[in-house]
Amino acid sequence: MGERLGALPVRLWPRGAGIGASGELTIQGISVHELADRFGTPLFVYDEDEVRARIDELRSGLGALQVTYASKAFSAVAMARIVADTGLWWDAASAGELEAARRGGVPAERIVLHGNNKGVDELLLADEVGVGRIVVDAHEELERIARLGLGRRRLWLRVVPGIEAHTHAFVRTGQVDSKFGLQLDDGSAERALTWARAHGLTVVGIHAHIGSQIFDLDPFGELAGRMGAVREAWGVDEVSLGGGIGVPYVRDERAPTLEEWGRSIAEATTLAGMDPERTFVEPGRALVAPAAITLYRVGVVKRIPGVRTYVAVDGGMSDNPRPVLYGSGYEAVAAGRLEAPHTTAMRVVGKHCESGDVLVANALLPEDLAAGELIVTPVTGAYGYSMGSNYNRLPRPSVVMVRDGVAREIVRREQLDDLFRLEVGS
Ligand SMILES: Cc1ncc(COP(=O)(O)O)c(C=O)c1O
Ligand SMILES: N[C@@H](CCCC[NH3+])C(=O)O
Repeated sequence: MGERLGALPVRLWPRGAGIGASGELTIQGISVHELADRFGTPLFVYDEDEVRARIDELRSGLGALQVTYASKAFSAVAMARIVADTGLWWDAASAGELEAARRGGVPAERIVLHGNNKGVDELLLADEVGVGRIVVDAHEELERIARLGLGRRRLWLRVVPGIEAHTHAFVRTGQVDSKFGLQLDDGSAERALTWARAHGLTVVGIHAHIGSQIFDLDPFGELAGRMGAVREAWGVDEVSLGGGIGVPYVRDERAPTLEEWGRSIAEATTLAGMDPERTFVEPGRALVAPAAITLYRVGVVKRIPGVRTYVAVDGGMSDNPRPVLYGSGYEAVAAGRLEAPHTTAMRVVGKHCESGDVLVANALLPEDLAAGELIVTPVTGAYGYSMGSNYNRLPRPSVVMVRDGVAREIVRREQLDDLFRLEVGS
């Protein structure tokens, strides 16, 4: 309670974060100066122990329920290895995410194929790999699955539960007006079930996902109740309640712990009569977001007297598009001097040719912040690297994972040549 590391509450940092001899941020004892010198900037640094601890925390709340990691949050092969090692399932929403699981050694029977418009190639790959479940999102997909002769695959039908979670409109998915899933309210989900059964397809469960970055536990309780009723009416055994648990990104935000979320889901699903071993949750963000930080090098500090100070770093919307897409908040601090007073409001921006290329709209930083310093944004482990781009032909950053006090590069920094490897005749 009230614990801080430098200017920020401890809950925004991975558990391996500390303060080094010269007042700089360390991750499992490794100085950010060393990390930046070795791997360059911008740099994603994951504390692997934090990822593993979060998996344990969630499981201690959930008991026997199954956990599927929503790999869209961060789908590196090294992450798939952690999933394989800890016995989680892997949610893949494309052939690429499926391939990451395969390369990371996730057993095929623990892969769940998602997507609201799966291509024939993706379905065929899923079949060849032997994925454990395919989540059907639309009637056309059922037809495609039947036509391709994949009737023996275990299917879940994704239904729209008609629950509005209070989160950003772009990441809300459980309401009636959604591109995802089969509507329950107008009978199309039930018609899909009847069609599937009539065509010899194997529907073993139902799935719903109400949205992302949800802080309130109540919608999940409501969802469990609704899904319990559908499960019974349809006579299926398996239920997935999707993901969506939120995490704090900025100093004033608070979210339930993973254990609390797990416990409340375990209670609600028991109450709804579900078999815990056949009940799934599917979090992405909550397992990885707080496990990583991004290190940037400051290149320009532009002070406009009486107006604002802009701090330009060597990355931007290409490594973290969330502020631009959703207006998401982040914190930024001077990574080389965590204990200096952080009291001057500055706008941290990227190096893209867009005025909207903002990383932190109002960061509190040391007044004398200067070019050449490192700054760090915590809580960048989810939907950062995975939603990154090459806009302005910026190379994607390197990603480092730290375990047992050792940092290893898990994704190399893109080089200029990588940016041209697809261009014919270049
Ligand atoms: C089907 C599905 N499952 C799981 C998730 C994971 O969501 P989150 O990262 O919010 O836990 C998402 C993304 O919102 C999703 O679309
Ligand atoms: N990508 C979003 C969440 C959507 C998750 C995928 N359904 C985010 O960064 O918050």
